[in-house]
Amino acid sequence: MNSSVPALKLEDITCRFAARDGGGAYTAVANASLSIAEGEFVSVVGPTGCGKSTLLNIAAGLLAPSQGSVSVFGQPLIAADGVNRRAGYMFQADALMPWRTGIDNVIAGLEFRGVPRAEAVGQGEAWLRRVGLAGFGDRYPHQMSGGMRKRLALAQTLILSPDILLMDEPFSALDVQTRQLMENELLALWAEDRKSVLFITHDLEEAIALSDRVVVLSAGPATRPIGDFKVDLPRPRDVSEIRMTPGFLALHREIWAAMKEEVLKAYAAQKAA
Ligand SMILES: Nc1ncnc2c1ncn2[C@@H]1O[C@H](COP(=O)(O)OP(=O)(O)OP(=O)(O)O)[C@@H](O)[C@H]1O
Repeated sequence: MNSSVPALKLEDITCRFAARDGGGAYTAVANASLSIAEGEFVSVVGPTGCGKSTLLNIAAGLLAPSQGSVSVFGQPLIAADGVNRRAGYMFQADALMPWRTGIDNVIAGLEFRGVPRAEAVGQGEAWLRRVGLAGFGDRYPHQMSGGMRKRLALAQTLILSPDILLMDEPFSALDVQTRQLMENELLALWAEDRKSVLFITHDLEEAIALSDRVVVLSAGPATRPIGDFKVDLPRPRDVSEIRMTPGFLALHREIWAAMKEEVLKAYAAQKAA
């Protein structure tokens, strides 16, 4: 594979939505470009409602941009042709099926692909072990804690070996301690085979702790990247410890300076609405 070809490239993306009040179109994203190298972990941060999920949905092929193009390992992604098949997804709300046990949730994607059940279960058990859920395969999602369900969702996504991981605030519903545990687990799994990751969050600390690069979006409407920061902190990282280091704090100060005005703008617009 040619490593100079980005895993994911969004070029000059504009996305307009029909206004909800029946008025003119709302331009959520305007002329936004973003590129993720093979094996790179990139977080996109921005104020509430700025268009983070919109960009991720465009990268996933779930939403067609009004203008601009997306390419995946150099191949154009045409949203009308379906989802980005090189990518796996994790959203804020997990996509677990409540009527399936843990193991049956983990292997659902393999079964849809036609992998024989015995083989799928073998792989599924291995993934349950990797995410710390060995022995919990016969439990249903409602019998698991929030953190366990997130682990299950991670296994469900990673078992399909996607080349790109698209994650939209996957841990935001968790309490702080569980969240940090999950962030560390994600980093440990990522370090094993270095997928390309696009991670959406409104939490700057989470973004810096996890990523190789943090991209800051402007407040909407017409959101676009206004800053691109390399995170040169050593790996492996412990997300709760790295937050105390001088390098982290300096980066946080620098990125927050770029973000603060946009967050205040978004807050003022929300109050006025
Ligand atoms: N289908 C749609 N129709 C109309 N407007 C939409 C649609 N989807 C998103 N929007 C608007 O586009 C803007 C960007 O939304 P988006 O969900 O991408 O933001 P976000 O940064 O992910 O938000 P949050 O921080 O709250 O998760 C918002 O103003 C939203 O109301």
